[in-house]
Amino acid sequence: MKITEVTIRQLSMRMKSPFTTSFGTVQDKQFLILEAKDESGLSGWGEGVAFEVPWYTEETVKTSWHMLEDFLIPLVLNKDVQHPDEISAIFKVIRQNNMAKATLESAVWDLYAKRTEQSLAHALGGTKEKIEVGISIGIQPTTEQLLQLIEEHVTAGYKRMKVKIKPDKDIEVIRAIRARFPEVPLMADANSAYSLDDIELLQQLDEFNLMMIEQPLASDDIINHAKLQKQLKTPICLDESICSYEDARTAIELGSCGVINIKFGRVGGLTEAKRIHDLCMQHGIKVWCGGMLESGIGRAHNVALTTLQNFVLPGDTAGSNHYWDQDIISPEVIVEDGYIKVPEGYGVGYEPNMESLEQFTVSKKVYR
Ligand SMILES: O=C(O)CCC(=O)C1=CC=C[C@@H](O)[C@@H]1C(=O)O
Ligand SMILES: [Mg+2]
Repeated sequence: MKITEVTIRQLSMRMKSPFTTSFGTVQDKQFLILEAKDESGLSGWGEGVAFEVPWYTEETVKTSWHMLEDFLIPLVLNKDVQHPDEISAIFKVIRQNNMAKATLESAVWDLYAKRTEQSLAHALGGTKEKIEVGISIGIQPTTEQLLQLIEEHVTAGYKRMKVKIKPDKDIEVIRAIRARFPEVPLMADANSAYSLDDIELLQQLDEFNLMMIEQPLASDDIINHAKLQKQLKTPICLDESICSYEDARTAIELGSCGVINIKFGRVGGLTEAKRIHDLCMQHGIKVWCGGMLESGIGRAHNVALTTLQNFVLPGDTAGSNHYWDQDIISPEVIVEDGYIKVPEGYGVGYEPNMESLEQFTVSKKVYR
């Protein structure tokens, strides 16, 4: 397989509603879509998940485009590649910049699956024909508005609710949710808003039967997560702390978490995501597929990844219609009663909608 042409598009898409976390709010989402073409003209597609602002990791849309243009595309263009696993090996000479790497690597995975006439799910070793999904709800102006959204999503059939917490918007919010929804599968994502000084406060969350508390402490604080986990009944789930197989191995060895949220963009691509999935399976650590407010291209890759056996917990892959009035794939990703049917077509199994793709494109460059 030889990638003979790469096209990077920057898209601007307005989300149906703003998404607020302890770091800020996004509604006009800027992101990259990458198309990798082989010598036969077949295309594989990937999505860049870096935000415009470096609050989730150090990467941004601009750093991703720079890394792809100046380093990553030149390492792959017109090179003979037998299997997409080779891409992450080729990229080892470049430090970090995982989201930029995953943008190109995932497109090569999609292209490889199309060339070998199989679904991406099958190429990754996935076995499921449908996947269970949950939904992630950003911070709401009032608790009542949050409860109304939870009601809507429970009625829509989503299999678990994820809410954001931060100091002064934690215990009472979870208490109000439990008062209204005593049984709903529920988790809280803190996006590193706490420290070990908050142990007593975080222990209060143990009374609410949460599935997990996601990323309570700083992303580089795997040791203190191990100290905190020993003091909590509720499993800790790590997200921002796990950027590689080695991070996962360290967290598992130290007992820093009981669950890991895998986002292939955060760890540098689908090959590394598979390695982390397999390691977690060996050690009895459950995983689920996180989201980065993706359009349909990234969403499609997440569906394929979630077909792997140890993705045993519902992830954040909600339907296209939760985020967008018009997605850039057809068909769109549809959630029915909390399930997504895994497409059987080759590659990601969803076709780019070229009309809407061009409509949302704000800049574009072709590399040969
Ligand atoms: O894509 C989705 O719907 C999940 C969005 C989501 O919860 C997150 C996206 C990006 C950073 C965080 O705010 C949060 C997460 O940590 O998982
Ligand atoms: Mg998270």
